[in-house]
Amino acid sequence: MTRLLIKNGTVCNDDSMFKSDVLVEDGKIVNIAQSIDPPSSDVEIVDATGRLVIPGGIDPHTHMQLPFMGEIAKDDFHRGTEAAVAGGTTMIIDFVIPNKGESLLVAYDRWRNWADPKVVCDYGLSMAITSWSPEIAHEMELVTGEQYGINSFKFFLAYAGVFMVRDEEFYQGMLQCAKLRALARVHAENGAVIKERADDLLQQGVTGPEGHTQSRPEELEAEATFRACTMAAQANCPLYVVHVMSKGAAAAISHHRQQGAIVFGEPIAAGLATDGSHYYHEDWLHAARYVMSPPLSRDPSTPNALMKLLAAGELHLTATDNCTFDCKQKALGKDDFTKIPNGVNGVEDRMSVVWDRGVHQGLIDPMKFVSVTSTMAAKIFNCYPQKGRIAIGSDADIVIWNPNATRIISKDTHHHAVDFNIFEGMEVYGVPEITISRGRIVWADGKLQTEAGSGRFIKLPPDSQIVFSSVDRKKEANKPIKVERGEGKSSEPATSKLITTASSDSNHNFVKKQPPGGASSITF
Ligand SMILES: NC(=O)NCCC(=O)O
Ligand SMILES: [Zn+2]
Ligand SMILES: [Zn+2]
Repeated sequence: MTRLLIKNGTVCNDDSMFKSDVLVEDGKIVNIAQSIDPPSSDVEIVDATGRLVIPGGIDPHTHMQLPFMGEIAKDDFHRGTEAAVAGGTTMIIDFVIPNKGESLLVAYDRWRNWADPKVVCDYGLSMAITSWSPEIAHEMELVTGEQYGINSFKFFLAYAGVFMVRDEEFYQGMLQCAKLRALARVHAENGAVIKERADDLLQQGVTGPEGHTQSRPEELEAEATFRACTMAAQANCPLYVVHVMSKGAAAAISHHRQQGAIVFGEPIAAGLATDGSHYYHEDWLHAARYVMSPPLSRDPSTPNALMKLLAAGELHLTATDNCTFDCKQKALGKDDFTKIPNGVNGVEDRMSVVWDRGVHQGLIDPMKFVSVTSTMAAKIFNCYPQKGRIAIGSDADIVIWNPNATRIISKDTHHHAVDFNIFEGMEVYGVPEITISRGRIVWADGKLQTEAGSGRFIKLPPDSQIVFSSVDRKKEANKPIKVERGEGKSSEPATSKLITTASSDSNHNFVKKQPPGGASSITF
């Protein structure tokens, strides 16, 4: 039996902080108490004096070794998860992305075969829906079963001709998600308009990375986010917006939440710590390194604004969208920005970046930090409290976190498989000194102690409480209205059955008519 005793630390969960010792046996937390004596002589003691003892980070959005834009992302499941644990993340949720028309089951097997022998920490999978047919709907049902462990599906509203789905496909997909009690996730950008704009910019001679951001203005992210939220509400389907990069997209989410919609918003490390000014850098390669979609915001106040929205609960958890391409791969778009492989690093630096920009700046407290880096992901993806909590019975995915130490982020010291880092040179507060993955120390003293294939695949069951608990009541409240018009009934004109309410708009004291059960939320 492997045993670890963490002494003298401050346990920090999303809802409480307290000084305590923590005993780990065979990958699980078995005791939490003010003072625990070593239960045997073979127990390894970890001194956590002056440190926080936090649940390992969960990154719910990565793309390890993704085949994309003719290339394969450099961080594979081995290097990518090594980078993760070096940064204090002990679980990733990656995406199975089938080719258009491909069987979900075939794509699922491919991803499991890539990941299982390589991962050094636990992982789960989400699945993209890139085309629509009755077979795909059926396979969605299969993969949400116990055998496969998928509980979320992602729809791309961008990447025309590659991953993008049409609105009606997205809507059908969300109806199926709602039926299966699986979470719909969306990459929200207006892919059709982006394509037009990109062609136009290229024709005008704008071929560099500055064309990438100009072809994808924030309005196109905001529009698609608003549309996705609107359609999800129509389908009575909870929605999770991945990589929220702009204030406009965040405002769309906030607006729909105020209407009672179930929407979650995920900013990423890149968007919380960098901005789109890099796209205008005079060194082509420098600019190309930051190419991702949606692009980093050109508004320099956006990173801080996104952090404030996390603090306010308007956005809910952080991820990275880790999808790394090296300089050689980025250079494939030298003459045409649409050919620069999209994606940036983040999985190693997210925890420090969020601590530094969030806790160290005084915007969030350590408990909120745990919430947005770990616990919310565990709750949304339905593996809580197995993951995302320091509690008896939980998996021993634990990080010994030094809140006062700093480190300088650099390509020379990172564990990614790429030759640059978008956070190069940033000095950040908050350092993961020891990372424990299911009871094994995998990172300590600045060194990895990992074993390929030692991570486990975590099956994620549907019907997460935090996602689905109000869905049935919403469905009941919005059930269709049928007007009985049987023979012999008096036939009053339909208009006389309208309910009349005073407008809430005090400037216009008019009366609006609403159909029974279907009041408009649009006011003028
Ligand atoms: N984000 C990005 O640019 N690359 C990865 C694929 C995606 O998530 O859109
Ligand atoms: Zn995306
Ligand atoms: Zn992504």
